[in-house]
Amino acid sequence: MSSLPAAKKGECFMSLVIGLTGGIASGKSTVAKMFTALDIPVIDADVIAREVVEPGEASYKKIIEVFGKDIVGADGSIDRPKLGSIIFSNEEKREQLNQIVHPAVRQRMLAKKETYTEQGEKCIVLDIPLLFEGKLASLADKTVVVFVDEATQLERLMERNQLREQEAMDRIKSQMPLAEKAKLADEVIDNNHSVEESKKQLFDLLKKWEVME
Ligand SMILES: CC(C)(COP(=O)(O)OP(=O)(O)OC[C@H]1O[C@@H](n2cnc3c(N)ncnc32)[C@H](O)[C@@H]1O)[C@@H](O)C(=O)NCCC(=O)NCCS
Ligand SMILES: Nc1ncnc2c1ncn2[C@@H]1O[C@H](COP(=O)(O)OP(=O)(O)OP(=O)(O)O)[C@@H](O)[C@H]1O
Repeated sequence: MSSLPAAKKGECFMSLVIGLTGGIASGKSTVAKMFTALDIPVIDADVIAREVVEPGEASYKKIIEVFGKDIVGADGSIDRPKLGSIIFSNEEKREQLNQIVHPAVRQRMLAKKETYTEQGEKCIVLDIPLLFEGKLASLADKTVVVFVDEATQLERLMERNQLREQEAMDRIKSQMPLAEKAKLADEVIDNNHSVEESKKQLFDLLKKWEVME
C-alpha cells in the first residue's frame, strides 16, 4: 500500500488538507506518525508553538513581559514545565498565553501549508490540538478527531508526563471535552484499543478519500 504520487509541476491541482486533532494524550502524535510513514507531510502545531517562543522571537519577549523574568530557565529558554503549571490551572493566564502564541503559530502553519501545496503534495496534515477551540477548522478540508475515553486519556497522560492525577485532570479540563470535538469532526478514530486498530481505521479513511490505494 502506498500514498499517491505528488502532482507534477504546473499540473492543475488541489491538496486535500486534513485537520488532525483530539485531546491531550489522546494519540494525535501516534496517528501523525502513521501519515509520516506514508510520506504524507504533517505540520505539527506543538512543534511550531515551541519554535515561536525561542529566544529572539517576538513571542518570547511578550511572554517575559506578561509572565515575568522568572519564567526563563537557566539556559535562557522559556521554562516550559513552569509555564505549564501556571497556565493549566489558571484560565485567565492561559488565555493571555494563547493570545501571544496562537497568531504566530497560525501564520507559520499557513506558510508551511502553502509551501507543501506549491510542491504539489496531494495530501497535507495539520496536527493541531486546539483546532476547534482556536476556530481553526476552516483551514482544513476534512477534520479527524483521535478519540479516547476520559479514563484512558487520564491514565496515558499521567504515565507519559509523570503527572499526578490533579495535574493531569487540569490539563484535560483546559480543553474542549473530547466527546464534543468528536461531534464537530468529519471523522473519528477510536484510539481506545491497540495502535494497530487505530492504523486500520486511518487506512480505511484514506482509502475512502482516495489518498491511498
Ligand atoms: C504551556 C506550555 C509551555 C507547556 O509546554 P509542554 O512542553 O509541557 O507541553 P506541549 O507544548 O508539548 O503541549 C502538550 C499538549 O498540551 C496541550 N496544550 C498546550 N497548550 C495548551 C493550551 N494553551 N490550552 C489547552 N491545551 C494546551 C495540547 O494538547 C498539547 O498537545 C506549552 O504547551 C505552550 O506554550 N502552550 C501554548 C501554546 C499552545 O496553545 N500550544 C498548543 C498548540 S497551538
Ligand atoms: N492505542 C494506544 N495504545 C496504548 N498507548 C497509546 C495508544 N496510542 C497512544 N498511546 C500512548 O499514549 C500517550 C499519548 O499519545 P500521543 O503522544 O500520541 O498523544 P497526543 O494526542 O499527541 O498528545 P499531546 O497532545 O499531549 O501531544 C503516548 O505515551 C503514547 O505512546
